[in-house]
Amino acid sequence: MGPPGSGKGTISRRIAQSFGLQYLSSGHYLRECIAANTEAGVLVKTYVERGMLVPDHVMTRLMLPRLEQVIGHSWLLDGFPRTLPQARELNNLCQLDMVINLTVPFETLKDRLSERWVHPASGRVYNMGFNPPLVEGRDDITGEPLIHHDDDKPEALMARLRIYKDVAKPVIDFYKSLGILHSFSGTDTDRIWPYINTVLTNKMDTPHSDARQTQTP
Ligand SMILES: Nc1nc2c(ncn2[C@@H]2O[C@H](COP(=O)(O)OP(=O)(O)O)[C@@H](O)[C@H]2O)c(=O)[nH]1
Ligand SMILES: Nc1ncnc2c1ncn2[C@@H]1O[C@H](COP(=O)(O)OP(=O)(O)O)[C@@H](O)[C@H]1O
Repeated sequence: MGPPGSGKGTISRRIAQSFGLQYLSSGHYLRECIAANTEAGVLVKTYVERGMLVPDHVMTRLMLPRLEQVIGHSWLLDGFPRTLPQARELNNLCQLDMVINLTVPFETLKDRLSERWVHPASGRVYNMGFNPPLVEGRDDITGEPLIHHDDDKPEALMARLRIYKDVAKPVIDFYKSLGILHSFSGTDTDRIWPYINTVLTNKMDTPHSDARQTQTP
């Protein structure tokens, strides 16, 4: 969990790499769906480009079959669920071990997203200050061009942040009530990361221990 720009993608990739988890990103699947230009893709595009949430039934139809494909593996979800109905649907399918919630100040989000560049095929993200590509405007691995998402432009960003505030609270409360929410606050991913790493390492060492509310100092 975390508002747009809070570092979900960046941190998810670190987690997936460090702990060998399958990584499933809702934003990536949505963009794939848009690029395929199917009927669903055309519908999804109207929401994403306005910074609005895609309807719950469309999201669950997109994400749940992908989760079923990785059952038996350990996995990490990024960007799903975002609403309480999505969280409930997911809970009907499987029991989560841990939910990570990132809290980052608004000014930081705005600055980061104005400089976010993405490689659409892989979902790799760059930032001109934080993790610039080796060659400006090009993906490090493939050399293909990077793009700036329409939904990162200031007008769409404001709408996305407003929506996030309204819909995230019940989801956060839901996971708090299940005792699996861990919150981390800060302005720098590199400073938040060691705390997340420690909590996950402890969790992996003691898979049956109770999850606790965790706050970065
Ligand atoms: N300056 C700065 N940029 C960061 C930091 N962490 C992530 N970013 C960049 O901020 C942007 C948003 O991060 P991302 O992981 O895509 O966030 P998400 O929208 O929550 O998935 C990307 O361009 C990242 O490269 C950080 O600590 N400092
Ligand atoms: N679980 C979801 N439910 C509804 N819409 C979603 C969901 N995940 C992603 N989206 C849509 O895709 C857009 C991009 O999502 P994402 O790539 O996760 O970026 P960010 O974290 O920057 O919002 C969102 O603004 C929203 O329109």
